[in-house]
Amino acid sequence: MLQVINISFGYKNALVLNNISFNVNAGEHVSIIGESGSGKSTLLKLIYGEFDLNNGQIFWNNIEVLGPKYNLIAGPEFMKYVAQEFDLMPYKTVEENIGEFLSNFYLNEKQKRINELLEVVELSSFSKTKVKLLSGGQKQRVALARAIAKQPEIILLDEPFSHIDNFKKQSLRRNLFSFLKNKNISCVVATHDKDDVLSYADSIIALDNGRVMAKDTPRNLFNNPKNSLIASFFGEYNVINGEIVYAHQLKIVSKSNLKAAVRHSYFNGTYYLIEVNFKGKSIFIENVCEINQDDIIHFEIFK
Ligand SMILES: Nc1ncnc2c1ncn2[C@@H]1O[C@H](COP(=O)(O)OP(=O)(O)OP(=O)(O)O)[C@@H](O)[C@H]1O
Repeated sequence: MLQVINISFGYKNALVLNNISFNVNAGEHVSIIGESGSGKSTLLKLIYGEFDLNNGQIFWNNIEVLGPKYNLIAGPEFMKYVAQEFDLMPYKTVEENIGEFLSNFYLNEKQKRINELLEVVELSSFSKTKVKLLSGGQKQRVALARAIAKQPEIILLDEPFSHIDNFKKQSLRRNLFSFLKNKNISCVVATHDKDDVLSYADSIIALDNGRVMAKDTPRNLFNNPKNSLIASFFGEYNVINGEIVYAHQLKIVSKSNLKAAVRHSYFNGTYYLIEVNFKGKSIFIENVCEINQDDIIHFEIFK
């Protein structure tokens, strides 16, 4: 189990993280969310031992993770970290990069393992390609495969699919996160993307102003967003009479007390997002079809 106990840290004087505590069990998947600059990457780097803490302690089981004051090289053996910048060997092939840390003692086993990892990240056809010839997204996939090659006990992922196109993202997410679950590898994922979270995370930690603002399951946070910051992570939302209401919780009806004029209809694939002027403020409503500008509509809240 990972234990983060009352940690505080600042790069200079101001604290970026202030008194953060949480645990991650073996095999648990925890997502870290928060606005840009809220300290998600910093938190992962601290867990990896890249910096010395101002206060607090971090343990994996009974082993304390210590910073550079006490350790020449960051990153204990049982932990892997995939940063936003990938640390690959550009002049070596994809399979050489993935297999770098695997033992050469049983070459057949090593090749089997590399093939399995190439399948997880869907790069089998690039196995002999030099990494410098790959796109950003392909490099990110090599970095992920390399990190899981030796089956760490815990993996820290910073925006793991940020360079990967939508065609590949869905299947890659499924492959990677089910690989980690099947092998009982804990993971802590910093992300901006709700699709990395909703189907996969066991719990979410939301950071705000250097503190843990919320910690709960995706379902509870989605169903009861306690503030705008959390609601905005999950999708389009409104504040109506002080209450947070997602766009999909509003319905256009033939008659109601809530009346508004249409400003714009945005095509969104399976629905239209209708922007209406309600008491001088924009409100967003999901609807099956487009509505003309300036039409008057009525809507209701269905929660
Ligand atoms: N090496 C550094 N030296 C000084 N300040 C830093 C350094 N790295 C990050 N910061 C500052 O620490 C704060 C937190 O940054 P961090 O990268 O952890 O945020 P984040 O939540 O991961 O952001 P993003 O979502 O944009 O990646 C920011 O104010 C940032 O400017």
